[in-house]
Amino acid sequence: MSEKSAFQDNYPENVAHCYGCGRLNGHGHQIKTHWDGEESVTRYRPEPFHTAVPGYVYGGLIASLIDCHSTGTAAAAMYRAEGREMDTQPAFRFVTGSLHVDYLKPTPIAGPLEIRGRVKAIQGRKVIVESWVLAEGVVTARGEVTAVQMPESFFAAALPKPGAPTA
Ligand SMILES: CCCCCCCCCCCC(=O)SCCNC(=O)CCNC(=O)[C@H](O)C(C)(C)COP(=O)(O)OP(=O)(O)OC[C@H]1O[C@@H](n2cnc3c(N)ncnc32)[C@H](O)[C@@H]1OP(=O)(O)O
Repeated sequence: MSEKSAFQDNYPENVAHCYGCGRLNGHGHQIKTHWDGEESVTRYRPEPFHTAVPGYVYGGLIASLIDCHSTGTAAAAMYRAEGREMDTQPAFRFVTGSLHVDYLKPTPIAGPLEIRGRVKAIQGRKVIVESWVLAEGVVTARGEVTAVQMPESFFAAALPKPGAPTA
């Protein structure tokens, strides 16, 4: 992985469609996350249609940003822990086991948001990440995600059943 490529640029194709972070989802947020020392950082500019109360960001978007920032950080941390680049095999694939968000202040919709994260623990197949959202340098939300390595059965369950309609 080059220093310039984002975590999400290295996701294998079969986990690159996520609404929050998949580079292959044209309708999604397509967040991009990088290391900044021991912290991870994502920058995101909300659109006017991400409004909750006029002037402020919808909480669901904030939860989504914390979610995908944190799962991306979890994946990158597992590679780091093993001394591997993110584009090497076998890939670590994570899903959200739990997502907790505290909304501390209204988040202004004008201007970019910064989401930062830090790994609290790597415990077997799960990684606990704490993340926070900053607007103009002020923390407006804090979250914690338990990301769990995806079992192979996750893919099997997602496959269409033989004969089932595809659309
Ligand atoms: C480069 C590639 C990048 C790839 C990165 C890709 C990023 C994609 C981001 C997607 C973000 C999403 O929206 S994902 C979509 C939303 N999430 C989902 O749909 C997940 C649905 N849930 C599940 O499929 C399942 O419950 C799992 C996979 C989360 C866990 O099932 P499992 O694998 O059978 O779990 P199990 O063996 O019992 O537990 C493993 C460990 O995780 C813990 N654990 C299990 N569930 C939870 C939970 N809800 N909250 C806390 N902790 C939990 C257990 O206590 C255990 O810890 P211990 O006893 O070992 O200590």
